Amino acid sequence: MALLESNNNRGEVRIYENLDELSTDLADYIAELSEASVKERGFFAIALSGGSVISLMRNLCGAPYNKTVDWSKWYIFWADERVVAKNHVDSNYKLAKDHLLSKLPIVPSHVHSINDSLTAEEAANEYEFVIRQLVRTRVVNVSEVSDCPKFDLILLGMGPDGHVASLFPNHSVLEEKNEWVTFITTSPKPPPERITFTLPVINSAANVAVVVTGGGKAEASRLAIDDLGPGSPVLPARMIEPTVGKLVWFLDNQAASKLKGFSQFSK
Ligand SMILES: O=C(O)[C@H](O)[C@@H](O)[C@H](O)[C@H](O)COP(=O)(O)O
Repeated sequence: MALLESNNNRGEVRIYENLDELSTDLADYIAELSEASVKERGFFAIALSGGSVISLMRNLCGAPYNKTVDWSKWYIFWADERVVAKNHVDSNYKLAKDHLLSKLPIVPSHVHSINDSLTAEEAANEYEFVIRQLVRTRVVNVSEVSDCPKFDLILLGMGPDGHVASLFPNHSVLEEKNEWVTFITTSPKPPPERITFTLPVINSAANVAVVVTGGGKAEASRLAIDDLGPGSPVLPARMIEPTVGKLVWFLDNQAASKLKGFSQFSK
């Protein structure tokens, strides 16, 4: 793994030779945050996304984490979810359940998925209500600087267009300032109906990790991380700027290949 110098407040940029190396370090990173959070406040509230990030978390299912992580303190949420039945192949809940949650001793009542019998709007409202209850009891921490929950970790993937969660380029949800969870019905990436955390919630997290792999995302990674000239498009991924939290990028060689300084690192 190499750390790329970043002097523009775009967080820590970790670059890996291959996916195995990335998965190993990602599991370590998550386990360390879990330990620190459980020690400090007794809970670990983590929000997942859909896509490849879930399979890249696979090492958490084996040694040493099966023994060292206090899974009973984990509370699982989704930073975004597709509004489909929970057993549908497009469901982010199903993806996480099949590849991760079913292999970990997480308390079933700590898994907070959306109500799949509602419309997108209703599901977003209800999901926000659920989070508000858990903020009240401090299972989810509360931000000291905004009227938002402070998740211990929000894990995101990024699309080739620079979207994160279900925040797509040029969509009005990028402007949302008041809601914690909102909905869209016109996602350019199918399926069209989704709920998503808003930017204020993502930027209130204690930790945000963005996991990006593959050459098809090299240009979006550059636009999300590097210093840019005037007139460059502002991708949703570039709008991740945790107010007090820490941002870490997990990139493989290919996704990092267009970053300034990458050629120096790859020699
Ligand atoms: O449900 C979703 O579609 C997402 O949460 C989305 O934001 C995803 O994380 C990215 O599109 C990256 O997906 P890949 O890593 O599979 O490209």
